[in-house]
Amino acid sequence: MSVSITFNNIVKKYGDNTVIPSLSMGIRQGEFFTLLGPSGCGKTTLLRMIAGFNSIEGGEIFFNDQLINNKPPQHRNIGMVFQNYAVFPHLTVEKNVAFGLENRKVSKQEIKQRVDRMLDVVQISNFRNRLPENLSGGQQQRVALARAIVIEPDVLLMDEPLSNLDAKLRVEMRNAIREIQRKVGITTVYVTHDQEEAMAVSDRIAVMKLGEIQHIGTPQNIYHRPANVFVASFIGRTNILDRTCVVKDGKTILQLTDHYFIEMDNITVTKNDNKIPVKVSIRPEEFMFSRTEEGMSGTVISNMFLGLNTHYFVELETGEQVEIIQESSMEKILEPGTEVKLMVKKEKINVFDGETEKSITKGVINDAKS
Ligand SMILES: Nc1ncnc2c1ncn2[C@@H]1O[C@H](COP(=O)(O)OP(=O)(O)OP(=O)(O)O)[C@@H](O)[C@H]1O
Repeated sequence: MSVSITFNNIVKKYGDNTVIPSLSMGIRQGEFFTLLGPSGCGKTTLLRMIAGFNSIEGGEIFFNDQLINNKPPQHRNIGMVFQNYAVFPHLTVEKNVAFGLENRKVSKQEIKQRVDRMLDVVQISNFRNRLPENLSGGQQQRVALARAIVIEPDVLLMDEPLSNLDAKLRVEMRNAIREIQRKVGITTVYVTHDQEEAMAVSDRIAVMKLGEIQHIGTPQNIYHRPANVFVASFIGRTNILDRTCVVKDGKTILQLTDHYFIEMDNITVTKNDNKIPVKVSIRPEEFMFSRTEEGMSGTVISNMFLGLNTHYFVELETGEQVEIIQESSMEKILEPGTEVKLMVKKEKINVFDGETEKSITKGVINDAKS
């Protein structure tokens, strides 16, 4: 039975060092939920608290409506997969997968049925009699996954399970993991620092920084309407520019350069002063090269043709450099030194308060509890 997980004001300290000051969030039953953030932000710490391997210095963790703070790890019915596979080297694939069931004193006949089914689900039936040393990294990770899921855990925890695999296999395995999770429907908490991987597999992502949740949302919410400048910069690539919004006659005008203004009807301005410092995030793919005189003036600094896309760096009239990604076409690539005009649609721009760096753009969906 898959469960929901609720954190209420969770605190984690290592000695005097508080690494999670107070964290509240809810993970839904059956959901693929990813903890994403830079090294040291507390992802593994949080996962270990769910598993019961870390003490909890404050707050409460619930599985459904059951408080589990003091429940020992072995009674939490959790499946785990780590980056170093942790399969038993001396046991065959089949024996590895059967291990947890044998420990639970499941009948021989049932073990056979469940192991067979699981080997099918993760597509390693053909290797059932092999020892792990005769499997590739991806195949070993499938064994680890099968072994974690076969016990029918309430929660599946995965900590950077793909980081030991090469790039191609990582993509293949992340698709497999997603598919298998959908099939079995176990509440899954996944830890990664790879934002692309997080977007590929997750129902929702929690972006963390220094033990605090910055934004919880679907990959699309987080990418298109990030809650703050940190989230905008951490997920995907973006250009952050310091700018000013001018509020005049009930209209809010974003001044992108001295000559290029955009009237923004999708931002919320609470201050009364008529000039507001803001930070603006524009993703590289959202710039358009204008064919008219309208737009921000700039000069191409460099180009790089990458097949599907072409990357440019352009120096704006303000002296700032922006990164631009265009879908490649048969047209000639713009050479360094070319004068260009850049435009961007207002709905593609995210605007943040200049001081707090929190979004003031309408349409931010953030399930983080404050
Ligand atoms: N056993 C420990 N004793 C003391 N400090 C610890 C311990 N484990 C982790 N920390 C500290 O807690 C903070 C969070 O660490 P954690 O491993 O949870 O981060 P993470 O986001 O998983 O990082 P990474 O992506 O590098 O694995 C870090 O500052 C780390 O140094």
